[in-house]
Amino acid sequence: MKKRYASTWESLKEHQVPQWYEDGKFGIFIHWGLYSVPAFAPQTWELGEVPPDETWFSNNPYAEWYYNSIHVGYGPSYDYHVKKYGKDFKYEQFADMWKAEKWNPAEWARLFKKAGAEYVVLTTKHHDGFCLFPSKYTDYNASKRGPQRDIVGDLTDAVRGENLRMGLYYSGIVDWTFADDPILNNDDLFHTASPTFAYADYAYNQSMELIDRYAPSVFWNDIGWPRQGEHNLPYLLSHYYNTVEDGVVNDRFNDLYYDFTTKEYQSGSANRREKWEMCRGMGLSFGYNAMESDDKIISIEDAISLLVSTVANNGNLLLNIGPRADGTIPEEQEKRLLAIGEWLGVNGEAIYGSRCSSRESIKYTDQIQVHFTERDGALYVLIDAKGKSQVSVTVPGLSGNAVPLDPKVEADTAKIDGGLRFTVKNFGDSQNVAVFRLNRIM
Ligand SMILES: C[C@@H]1N[C@H](CNC(=O)c2cc3ccccc3o2)[C@@H](O)[C@H](O)[C@@H]1O
Repeated sequence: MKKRYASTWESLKEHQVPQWYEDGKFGIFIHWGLYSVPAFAPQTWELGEVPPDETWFSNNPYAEWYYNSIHVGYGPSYDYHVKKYGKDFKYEQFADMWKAEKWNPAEWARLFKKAGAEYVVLTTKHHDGFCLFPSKYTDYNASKRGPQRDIVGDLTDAVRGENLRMGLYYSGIVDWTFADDPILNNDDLFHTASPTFAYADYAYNQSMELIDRYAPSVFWNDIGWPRQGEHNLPYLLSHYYNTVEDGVVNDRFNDLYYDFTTKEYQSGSANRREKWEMCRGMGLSFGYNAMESDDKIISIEDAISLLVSTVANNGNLLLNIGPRADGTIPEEQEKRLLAIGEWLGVNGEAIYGSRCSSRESIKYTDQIQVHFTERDGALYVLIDAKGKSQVSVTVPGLSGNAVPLDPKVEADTAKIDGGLRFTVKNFGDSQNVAVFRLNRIM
């Protein structure tokens, strides 16, 4: 019997995080849009490394913030824009330059499947207000301009064709086609952005449009929700759950309600007793930054470490790709996705469908950490030895027969000092994380 949600906070709070989201663990975030045409941002900091003040916003590493970065009227993006396009070139002109001429959504979906992702989240409207779907509420959209197609619909079909879940990102409170005073600090971001009732209705109507057209498995709102529209949220979210029973929403609705909390780069905190999700770009940006070179994007080792440490602490990893304007995925990003997929192909048993263990992760050194997951009565020990070819660690309070999941891992285990000593001599195909299964939970 399908549960019906009433449009009340009490009814919404009965919603449980669905098993697919608990089990899925790994998603692909996609930031694609007009900002992918200029594809420029200075390579400065990770979010959370420096305070979100004028220095951050006028040297914003997020290439998808290009509109705001040129509107502050100074800084690296402004200088780049004037030099490359000229002072009078309007951001909106990118709408007729974005062709996506080499885009093959089925190819993207096959890559995400090979990467071992269980879900995908695509930007439908980012802060610049340009919509990647045929919205009834604006012609500033990809079916009328640029690509002249329903990007959201075409990718949704391809992703579902690979039996992956499709999620949709929506920029709820910031839309620079409604309010585009330059944003130079977080107050501007959360309070003065898009302050009208008209915009609140627009955001509500477009969100309803997205739910009714695509029935997304994730409704991923960003930054916040228009204050003037907070009273509409119980209607919107109950409609969402009544349309997509096993749908999930994040915690960026002014902290009024969530299925899972979020972190972004170094910003935000996670509580392992609740479901949470870590999101980040491959480099410092979500949108494609043509200036970004291979050395500036996350290493394969660090990506696998991030996935393992996130999952072991009750999180999902939503790792972003920033495709080029033509629809191709930069090789250095594809390489990371395929390497993660290979690692999951060998060690996924300890990840998919697992639950976080009562055993907390152990940090021996910055390079050497041991994480734990549990599944079907087995305990998994995930030894992360970044940059090492061999490692020996004793895990206290463990006993039993530890079997490496990767047959190419060469390792010994021995009972010692009330614990189990693992000596890994060869990490086989498992990059920097060797995974062992213990068939009884101690
Ligand atoms: C996925 C990225 N989100 C950026 C906005 N970030 C946030 O609103 C934010 C970041 C964050 C960190 C911890 C808890 C809540 C949080 O909200 C947004 O400005 C970027 O362009 C990109 O779309």
